[in-house]
Amino acid sequence: MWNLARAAWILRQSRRFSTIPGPCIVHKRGTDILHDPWFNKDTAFPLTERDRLGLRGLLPPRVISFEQQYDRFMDSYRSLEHNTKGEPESIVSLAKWRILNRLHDRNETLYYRVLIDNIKDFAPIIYTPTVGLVCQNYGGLFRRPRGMYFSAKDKGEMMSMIYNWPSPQVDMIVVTDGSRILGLGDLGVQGIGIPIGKLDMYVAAAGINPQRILPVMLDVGTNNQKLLQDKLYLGLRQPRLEGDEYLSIVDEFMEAAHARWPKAVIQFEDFQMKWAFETLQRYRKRFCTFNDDIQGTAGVALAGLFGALRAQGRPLKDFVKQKIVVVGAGSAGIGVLSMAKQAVSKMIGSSDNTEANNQFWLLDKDGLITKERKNIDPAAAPFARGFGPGEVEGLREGASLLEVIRKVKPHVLLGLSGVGGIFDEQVLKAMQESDSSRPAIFAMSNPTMNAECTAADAFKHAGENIVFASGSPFQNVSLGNGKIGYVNQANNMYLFPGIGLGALLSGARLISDGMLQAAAECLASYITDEDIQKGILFPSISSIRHITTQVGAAVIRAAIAEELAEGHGDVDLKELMHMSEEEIVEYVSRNMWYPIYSPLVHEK
Ligand SMILES: NC(=O)C1=CN([C@@H]2O[C@H](COP(=O)(O)OP(=O)(O)OC[C@H]3O[C@@H](n4cnc5c(N)ncnc54)[C@H](O)[C@@H]3O)[C@@H](O)[C@H]2O)C=CC1
Ligand SMILES: CC(=O)C(=O)O
Ligand SMILES: [Mg+2]
Repeated sequence: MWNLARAAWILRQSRRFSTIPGPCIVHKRGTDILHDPWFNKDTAFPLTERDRLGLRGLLPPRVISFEQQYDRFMDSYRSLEHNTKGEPESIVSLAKWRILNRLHDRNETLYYRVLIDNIKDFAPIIYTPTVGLVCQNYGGLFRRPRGMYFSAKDKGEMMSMIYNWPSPQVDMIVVTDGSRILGLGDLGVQGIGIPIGKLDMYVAAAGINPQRILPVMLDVGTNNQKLLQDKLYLGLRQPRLEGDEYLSIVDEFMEAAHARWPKAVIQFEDFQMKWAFETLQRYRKRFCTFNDDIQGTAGVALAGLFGALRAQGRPLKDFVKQKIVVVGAGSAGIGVLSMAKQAVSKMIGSSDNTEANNQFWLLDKDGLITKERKNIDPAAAPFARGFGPGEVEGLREGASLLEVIRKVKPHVLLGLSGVGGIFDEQVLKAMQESDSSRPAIFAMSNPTMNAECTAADAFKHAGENIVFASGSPFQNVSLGNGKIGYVNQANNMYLFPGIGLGALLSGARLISDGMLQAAAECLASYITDEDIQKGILFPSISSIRHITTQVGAAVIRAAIAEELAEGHGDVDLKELMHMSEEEIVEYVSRNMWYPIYSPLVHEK
């Protein structure tokens, strides 16, 4: 019986996921198709299709293959690189972003193929750090809109506006209010670049069909005076809404999106801390949603912390003894500590908060956070240090980072402050006195200029035996005598695509802590001992699709185990529950979209 069921399953899978591209229905003809990047193939339209779709005569007669188009684009990209050698980095990066963006606006299939194949080179352009520069210069760079914009002026209209989006199906939404874009602060409507970049990563890493992604900007105003006075600023010229007025806009958007696409996963991105926590609590039980800065970052950092422990040659249970100093008590820093605390509680089998917090020190712009802190943020309060027995002596409220490092001698120094260079020479040198044989320094703030230190400085001042990770990419550091200081990119891009994909394909009603933990553990176990010994904590971004497949499968398994899964498409819960671990991995990878030209069939 089991074998029969299995055979039927395999047969259905092979039908469902045939590798021959199925036809794609298109409701337009002629130039409308050429101007639609979802369907456009440029010079690659075969002659038969040109006839069928009214394209004959609208293109030069010779048909060029996909591979030729690909090579042509890569040639122009390489010549751009060559021709801009020696120019300032920001000029070169923006030129690269422009050429990629132009391709995106013309032909998405080709764009996503070059992105997937060259993700290591292109991620720093479409994602951090260049995406930060793009957001800062959005007014000047704007040519074509991408995604949807819901502003405070649209109150009461969103339920109908959502139907203006041309795609009948949306699987993945990334939404921001632009209030904390990377470490660059309030960029108002210009923050739309972040959902766009994150969703490009979803397509590249998780294989979400680009016709089913939706970047969203909630424009509730900006408190950035410079932007309010900027002639080119494209957002509402008003201060940010606050309180209930603000929440009513987010509520309305959430209801509208859910009404049209009840199964879509909604990722919150780059909201200032107060709204990041508030919206997470408000929506996480009602919608399939997560906050990437709080939860995705936490998972990646935890995986990195486990890796740092392995690099010291210590077993996982010793995690409870790792002394961790976190600089930055915002959504990301507190998210990391909350997840680390959960991990410690699980290991010591205790729900006693004090015990689980014992190894953490948290600093913000006013220094070490202790129980003496006046007007302490409720989110930071659980991590405030006391002064009783068992505490490191001589540490006062507001102690500086240097004082904390010198007294605590932490195993890990982790920055999520958004302040570039805050791990200065003195701080890094103080890490040489760490109690760890292999101290970890994570400068996780983005973009590059906001990193707490550079990779070169970390290895130079803290010593060659450190393990290092940064949020934006740095080159590996040559330490002389052929030795390399490996640079890891501790960025939530390693997890959010798998979290979103796993949630989507499980059909989970919501995204639980268990699903997020499963994602983090999967990433942590991905790296081999051999790599860990070298100081490599995260896999190369070149294998991001493979990583995302594994993470997505881990998330699905957790959703099934927690009875949150409901199935996806024509795979119902029963079928999901009968899948083996391998079959779940197979299910994930077969559901990933891959850019190839599908035959287009016109339908009125
Ligand atoms: N690598 C990654 O995957 C991620 C990196 N980040 C980065 O983390 C940074 C912070 O993000 P959020 O926590 O959301 O921002 P946030 O604005 O909520 O928090 C920033 C925190 O840093 C503190 N801070 C500011 N100046 C400081 C100083 N001189 N010394 C110590 N602390 C200081 C603030 O008091 C605040 O607690 C950003 O640069 C962001 O790009 C955020 C999410 C993911
Ligand atoms: C990576 C990311 O999500 C951030 O810097 O906000
Ligand atoms: Mg973010």
